[in-house]
Amino acid sequence: MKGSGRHKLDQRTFMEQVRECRDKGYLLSSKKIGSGAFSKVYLAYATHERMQHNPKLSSDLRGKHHTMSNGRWVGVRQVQLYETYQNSQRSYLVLELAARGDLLEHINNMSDRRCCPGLEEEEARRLFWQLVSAVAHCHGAGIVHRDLKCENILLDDRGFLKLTDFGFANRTRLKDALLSTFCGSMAYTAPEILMSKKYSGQQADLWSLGVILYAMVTGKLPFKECQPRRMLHLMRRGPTFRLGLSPECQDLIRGLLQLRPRTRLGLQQVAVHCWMLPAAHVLFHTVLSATPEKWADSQLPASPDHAEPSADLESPRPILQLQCPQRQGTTKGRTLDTELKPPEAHHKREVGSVGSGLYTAAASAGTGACRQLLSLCCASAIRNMPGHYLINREQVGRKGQVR
Ligand SMILES: Nc1ncnc2c1ncn2[C@@H]1O[C@H](COP(=O)(O)OP(=O)(O)OP(=O)(O)O)[C@@H](O)[C@H]1O
Repeated sequence: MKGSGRHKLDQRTFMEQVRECRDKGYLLSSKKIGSGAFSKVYLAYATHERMQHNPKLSSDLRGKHHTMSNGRWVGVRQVQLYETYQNSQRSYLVLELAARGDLLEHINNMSDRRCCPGLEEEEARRLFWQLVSAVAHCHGAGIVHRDLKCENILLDDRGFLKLTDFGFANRTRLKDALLSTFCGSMAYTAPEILMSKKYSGQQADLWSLGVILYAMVTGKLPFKECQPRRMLHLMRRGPTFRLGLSPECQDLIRGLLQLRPRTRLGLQQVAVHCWMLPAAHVLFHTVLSATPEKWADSQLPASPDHAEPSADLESPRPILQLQCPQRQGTTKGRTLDTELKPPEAHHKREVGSVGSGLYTAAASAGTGACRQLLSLCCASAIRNMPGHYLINREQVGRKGQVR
């Protein structure tokens, strides 16, 4: 289809979506927050009528604060799913807004700000600690994620981490049950899965944690190849580190990126690893001595770039509207995604106006049901601006470079 034809179609599709959302009580904005292989993600607002029908949504939007219950951080775990609806064309998921976007984007932003790839170790530690506790929570409940990657880790308005996209998650009754489905994104995939062996979902998640930590502190992916065989070759050689990275951090990453699943560090060992201990210390003291708000304010850097839109209590409250066109086939067995996705012209965080032409990436049509309740669609934050580090969805740093 030619450019102008596609443009008109996209506009029409978007207007349909606006109507469909309005009928359900949500005002869809043109602000596209992200997109993935199977979805487009937009900012949306809940009307008063909608909030009256959904007390949970209403109370969350009114008091968007993290609270503690029984000494555990609420909100560290996963993005709240409020509602799903669908028609013959497409499916929608209404999710809590993670106002600071995904971890990939955060690493990019911080790399820009610091003029140095990756996060400072201290910040990486704090985030990684949250991630480890989120994954521990899932594993403790018998759930393995199987698609842990920077794009599936979101940050809320206070910098708290949220785990999303449980599309490949699996519930295993037996701790040591072995799985065989290929899942996830190649750059984060454990070697045993690439070798098509039966694998433990928990141990595969641990490998992905190692990749994510490496990405956090170096701004790159440890292994990047399009072909599984070459990828395995790199994995056997092991990760290489930038100068200046602390030996403790290197040790932790190596402990997670062990080829043999059984020799990988377990979550308990990660939690008491010497690189992690300062985070545990901070958490322990803040749990004992501070309110969550106080802790959040004092520990987390303000991020003016991602300030949540303000709205008084009587106005419609911003939430996230997720559109999830049908996945082809089942939610399992996603095909290997080794190709680099072409970067979008810009990572669109601007607000366009209806008909302005910003809707070219509106949700594509599809039929069928959305994914299971916790399988939140996830997409990447791809930026390609001169002078910015480009960390692509499948690779952090291309061909060993940061941009
Ligand atoms: N609740 C949210 N709050 C803020 N941003 C979000 C939220 N959910 C998703 N996003 C953004 O949209 C992107 C795409 O969402 P998502 O990963 O669910 O799509 P997907 O189609 O499942 O992606 P994938 O290609 O991994 O299958 C995320 O990487 C993130 O940048």
